[in-house]
Amino acid sequence: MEGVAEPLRVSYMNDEDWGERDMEMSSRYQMQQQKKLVVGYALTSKKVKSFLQPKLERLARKKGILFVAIDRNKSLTEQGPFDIVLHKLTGREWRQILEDYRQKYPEVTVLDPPDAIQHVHNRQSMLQDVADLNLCDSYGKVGVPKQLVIITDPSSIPDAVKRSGLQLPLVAKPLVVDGSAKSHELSLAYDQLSLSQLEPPLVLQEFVNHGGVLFKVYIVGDAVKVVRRFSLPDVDSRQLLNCAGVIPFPRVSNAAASADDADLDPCIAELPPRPLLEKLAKELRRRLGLRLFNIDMIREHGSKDRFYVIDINYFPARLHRLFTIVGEYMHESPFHVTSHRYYFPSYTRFWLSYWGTLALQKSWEKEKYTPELTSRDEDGSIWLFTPQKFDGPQPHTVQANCEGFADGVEVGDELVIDGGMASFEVIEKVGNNLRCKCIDPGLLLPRAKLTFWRDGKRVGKNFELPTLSAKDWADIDFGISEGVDFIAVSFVRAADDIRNLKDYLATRSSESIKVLAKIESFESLENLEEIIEASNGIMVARGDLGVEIPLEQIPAIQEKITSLCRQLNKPVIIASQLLESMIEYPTPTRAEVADVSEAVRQLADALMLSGESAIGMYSDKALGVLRLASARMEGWCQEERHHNSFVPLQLGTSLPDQIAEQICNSAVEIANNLAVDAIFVYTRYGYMASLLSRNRPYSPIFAFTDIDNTRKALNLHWGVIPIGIELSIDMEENFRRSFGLAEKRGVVQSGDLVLVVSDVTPIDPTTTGALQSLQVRTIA
Ligand SMILES: Nc1ncnc2c1ncn2[C@@H]1O[C@H](COP(=O)(O)OP(=O)(O)O)[C@@H](O)[C@H]1O
Ligand SMILES: C=C(OP(=O)(O)O)C(=O)O
Repeated sequence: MEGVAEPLRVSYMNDEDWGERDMEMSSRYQMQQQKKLVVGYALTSKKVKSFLQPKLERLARKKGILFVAIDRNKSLTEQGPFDIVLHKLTGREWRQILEDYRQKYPEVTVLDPPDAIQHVHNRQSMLQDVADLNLCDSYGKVGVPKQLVIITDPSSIPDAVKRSGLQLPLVAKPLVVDGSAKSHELSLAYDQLSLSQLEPPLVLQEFVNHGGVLFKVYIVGDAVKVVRRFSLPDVDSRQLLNCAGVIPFPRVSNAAASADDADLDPCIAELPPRPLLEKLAKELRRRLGLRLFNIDMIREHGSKDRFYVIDINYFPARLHRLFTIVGEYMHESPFHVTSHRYYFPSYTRFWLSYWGTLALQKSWEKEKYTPELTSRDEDGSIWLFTPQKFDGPQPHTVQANCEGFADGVEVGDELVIDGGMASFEVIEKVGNNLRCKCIDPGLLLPRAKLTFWRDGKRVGKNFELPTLSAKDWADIDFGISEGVDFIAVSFVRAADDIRNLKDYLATRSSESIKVLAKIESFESLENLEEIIEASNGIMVARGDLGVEIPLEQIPAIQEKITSLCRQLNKPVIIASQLLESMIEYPTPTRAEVADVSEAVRQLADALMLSGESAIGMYSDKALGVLRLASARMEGWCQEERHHNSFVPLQLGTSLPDQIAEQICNSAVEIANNLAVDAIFVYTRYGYMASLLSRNRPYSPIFAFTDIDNTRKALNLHWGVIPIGIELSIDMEENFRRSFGLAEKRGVVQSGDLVLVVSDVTPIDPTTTGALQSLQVRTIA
């Protein structure tokens, strides 16, 4: 897994080296040369000339990236499909076109989103995030120069500057950066009076002496590159005394020469510390919502670690020199459809945030059982666990925040913290209080979960809480109003929990919101089959499951759930702690990679990151690692199956609709025997596509549907690439459209063999009818 262990890509490079060095593609990237990526671009002719140079287009083609010019006057839908839309155009009309397109095709990535770009079109709001971030650690401090915004009335400027306490000289910059030459006309003001000559709206910024060198920090996804450029020279006090007026200066930042090879004072030339840049890049990416941008940073002359950000640009000039990174980012980032379904495209992150929210509500209930003290306990020490409230920490006392936390508990029971972080034996019970002896020292963290055990079985009445609390229902309503696609229910105990929610959703929303059951308790395991049957999918929520049942049982339980889900034709997500260490570290442990690989080997439909992407330091990288590790393992498994000749992944005929099931089982057998290049399925409600996926064929399944909801739901199924098209009852028309589309995307080509399964039943999703058919076609 050498690719996984690659260090984080913060590079310090000679400006002029980029082109050549970038040509040497990383081995990881080469290995990932897979599918074609169609990038529609909408750029000014100047930008096309500077960015899309012939050399770059050639390189892109080699990397499977096809650039297609977008005609602004035609509909984007007609010109697509695109995997990515790359643009640097302004104007309200264009913004609206893009927003509409994003709404309609959430799976297409727009680099960058119009609202995020708007933010950096204003020099005040652009720097606000840096100011709010107020980054300060042992590596340095990053701020913005003191500044003042003047909207109208130039005559008021001298007074306003005086009142604000800004120190001369000041850099005057037009407030709005709209790509026009005028918005880059800057000037240096040496005295206060002359400031009234300026034309608002503008930003007046203190000039920071920085030794005439600035650092251009390029941020592409989670990669960061930095180079030095010459900048404005320092202004000394003598100059300040002798100069007056407002002196325009040319646009230096883009035109300035590289200072990488210059013979500079090392204190000036020293690049900003890597950890500081990483942190800044990560935070700004999140706060700004941009993925292709650069920041201009200067170091206060004379200081070692005092930095200022003075400018932020999206899709900056000279990006073509970073093309390997850009190309890699386009291929790697979680936004485009691939044949592997072991990670979520970015729009499903949206669902995930709701899952997170809904899951949290249960955690909120569970908090009633949690201590609020962090401490290291000691072997043999005696502790009091009590629901009584007290302020501040008390020695050897843990506050559980639910009165009845000890109901049903007896002397001799074992109290386990957070599934094994520490253990105690209950030695005395007085009312609601428990005195416990520490038998396995460890860590007590705030909000830890407490469970009680007797003879290897859970005791206590945790399960008296309703599956969905009042707050959960309120949040479900919120989810409906926001148009969520999935709702995952925590601590499901029985199929009725799911049915009740489905009934409720049916009355509240015309969209078919899918309900997933999170398997994370004993009760859910006892009723597993009926819960799976009632749900639209299952999540193996290993975090809580590991607290509720003995840890060592998790691997077997995971395998059992995964296999049963496949048998019952329901997608299964393996969640939590897959790459837990990446919350803090840029590489995973080898054991975590093995865990990911095992879930892939078990043929799970999806893997889900939690803390790694929600609060982790390396969220994008964690997703990249997850994708790479799962793709590698999936490839290996497929090869193994090929080598050992075809051993069908046996499934019993277990579903109510035996005809559809048989058609799909046979279809996959044929597809595997013929080694077809792809399986195409035309499906309204996704049923046939799910049945094909259930057989885990060798070839990717392209599912063509005319229902948005189906398209989104199919994303969760193993190996399915859902594509929205208009379906006709004329099958030849469907073939023509879908083959054309797939060819355009580069997923099939002339001569390819395709197995075609059709199920365009107009009315009932589960009935089989005369329209079901199976054909083998060769792409003309
Ligand atoms: N506050 C500042 N202190 C020192 N130099 C500055 C400051 N602001 C801008 N500059 C100089 O002016 C150049 C252009 O400023 P910038 O804000 O990047 O404008 P633009 O977006 O038009 O390029 C910078 O590259 C830097 O050399
Ligand atoms: C996914 C899980 O649920 P939560 O969101 O509550 O962490 C889990 O427990 O593994």
